[in-house]
Amino acid sequence: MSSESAGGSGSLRVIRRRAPEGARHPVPSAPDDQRVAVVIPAKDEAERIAATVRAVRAIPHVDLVLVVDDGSEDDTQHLARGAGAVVVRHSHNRGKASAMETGAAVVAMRDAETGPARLLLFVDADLGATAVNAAPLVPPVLHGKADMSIATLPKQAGAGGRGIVTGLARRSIHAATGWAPAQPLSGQRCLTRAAFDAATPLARGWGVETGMTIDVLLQGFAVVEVPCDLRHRASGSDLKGQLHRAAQYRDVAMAVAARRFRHYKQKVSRDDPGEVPGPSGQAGQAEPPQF
Ligand SMILES: O=c1ccn([C@@H]2O[C@H](COP(=O)(O)OP(=O)(O)O[C@H]3O[C@H](CO)[C@@H](O)[C@H](O)[C@H]3O)[C@@H](O)[C@H]2O)c(=O)[nH]1
Ligand SMILES: O=C(O)[C@H](O)COP(=O)(O)O
Repeated sequence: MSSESAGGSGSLRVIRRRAPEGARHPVPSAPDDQRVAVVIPAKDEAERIAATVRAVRAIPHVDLVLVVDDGSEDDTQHLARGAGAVVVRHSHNRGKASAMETGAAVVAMRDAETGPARLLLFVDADLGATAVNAAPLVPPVLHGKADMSIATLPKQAGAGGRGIVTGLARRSIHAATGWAPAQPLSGQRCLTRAAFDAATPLARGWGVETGMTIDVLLQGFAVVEVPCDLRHRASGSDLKGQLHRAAQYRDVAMAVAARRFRHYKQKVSRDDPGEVPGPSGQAGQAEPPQF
């Protein structure tokens, strides 16, 4: 595990695990040509989606705003389209991670055949006008200082959590990678296509951010947390909020368990390469995860 300062991004700390042999990730060669697609997973977000779409359209380098309507029962899709987004829709609700996968797949279809794939900027639908403040996530990735940037948000009005889910996610990421993020659940993230692919298939539902951070770091990509002045609809301490946290806890735990199991299988294959050959015949070269 090492860290460096992200040039052009103040004193941000870039986290990079020692990369597995052969895993060197090239930086974009021509930042001026690099375009960014904003992907917004949205379930019943009629109240805020138009403001969010309008705000992200103002972020430099963004040439595509894609809303994935995840089976909403309200007017989310029409409001998003009216605000200038491209909209695709799940006919029924599949969860946030699935909406992100759909969004990334649609962006890939629209990427130019030649030239760099767009950077993916994932933004929640409930940020409203503050969504423009996700802009600082782009430069560290655009300039190759990091492969994934994650927003850290200021304290949110009305937030009623006790840090239980956040603590589970942070401890689990730390156990797997040696790095403890300040806000492990933050879904506002900018990634290169290569970093996104490293995290696919995504962990389900609310486990997506925890799984993504572990997967990306374990494959030698660099990550940075960037403070962004974003406001979202925080979960309160009422029954609805606590039920939501129970679902988040379940999904984070499942994402971590799946990665532990994968690590166990890789360890078995490393210990006995004759039995289960590694993918490239170079088993044992990667730094083993710690969990
Ligand atoms: O089935 C769903 C549920 C939600 N969403 C969208 O996902 C985003 C995040 O949902 P939200 O209800 O705002 O969740 P929070 O608990 O506020 O989310 C925090 O925690 C999540 C991880 O548990 C992260 O994904 C979020 O980025 C982070 O803000 C929003 O755009 C939703 O519309 C879907 O696309 N499908
Ligand atoms: O309210 C929150 O921040 C999330 O729902 C996570 O809950 P937590 O407070 O248990 O980490």
